[in-house]
Amino acid sequence: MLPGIRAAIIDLDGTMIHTAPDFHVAVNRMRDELGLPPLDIETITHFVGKGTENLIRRVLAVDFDEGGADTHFAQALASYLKHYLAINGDFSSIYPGVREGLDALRGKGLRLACVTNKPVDFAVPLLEKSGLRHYFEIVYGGDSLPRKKPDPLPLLQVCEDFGLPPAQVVAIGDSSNDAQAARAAGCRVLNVPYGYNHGESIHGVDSDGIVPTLLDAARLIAA
Ligand SMILES: O=C(O)COP(=O)(O)O
Ligand SMILES: [Mg+2]
Repeated sequence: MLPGIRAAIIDLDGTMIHTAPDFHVAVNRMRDELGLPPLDIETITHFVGKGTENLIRRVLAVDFDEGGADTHFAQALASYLKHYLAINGDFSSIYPGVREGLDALRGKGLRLACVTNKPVDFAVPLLEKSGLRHYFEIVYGGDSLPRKKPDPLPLLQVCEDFGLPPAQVVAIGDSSNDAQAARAAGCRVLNVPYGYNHGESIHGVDSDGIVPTLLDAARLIAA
C-alpha cells in the first residue's frame, strides 16, 4: 500500500493512451515529405518519451550525421507538427483500466494532474477527444514550463499548485522519465509495464511498484 497520498500526477503517452500509432503515421508523413523511407513503429516508439524535439532528432539521426540532422531539423519539426496535429488521436486508443483507475482515484478523493512531455497543444485536444480531460485539474505539456521530465520541475509545480508536499503526491507513468522526475521531486512513483520505456525493461527502473493497470495503481493508493 501507498498511504498518505492526496494527489496523483499521471503521464499521458504510453500510460493512459496508446499513441504509438499516431507517432508512427505523423513521423512517416514527415519522412515522406523529406524524401526519406518509412520507419517501423517499434523504432519510432523507442524514440518517444523525451519530447518532440528529441523525437525529431532521433528520427533524423537514422539517416544523417549531426550536421545533416541540424540542416534538416527545422523543416522536419514543422512538417511533423503539421502532420501530427492533423491526425492527433485518430490512430490511438485508451489502455484497459484507465477510466476505471481515474474513477477510483477520484473516488478516493485524490486530486489529479496530467504531466506529459507531449506539447500541451497536442495533449489537451487528445485528452478531450478521449473523454479524459475532465478528470484533471491541471494539464502540463513538455512546453508548458522551462524544463520537462525527467527534470522534477513539472511535478514540483503541480505540488505547489495543489499546496501539497511532494511526499503526499504519487506520479504514475510508463517510463524511467516519470520515475526519475518523481524521485528527484520527492514524490512516490508507480509504473505501468505496457507503455514505451525507450525500448528498455521497466523492471530496471527505481519505482515504488509496477502495476498492471491504472486501476491496480488506484487500489494500492490510500489517502
Ligand atoms: O511526447 C513524449 O515524448 C512522451 O510523452 P509522455 O510524457 O506523455 O510519455
Ligand atoms: Mg509516457
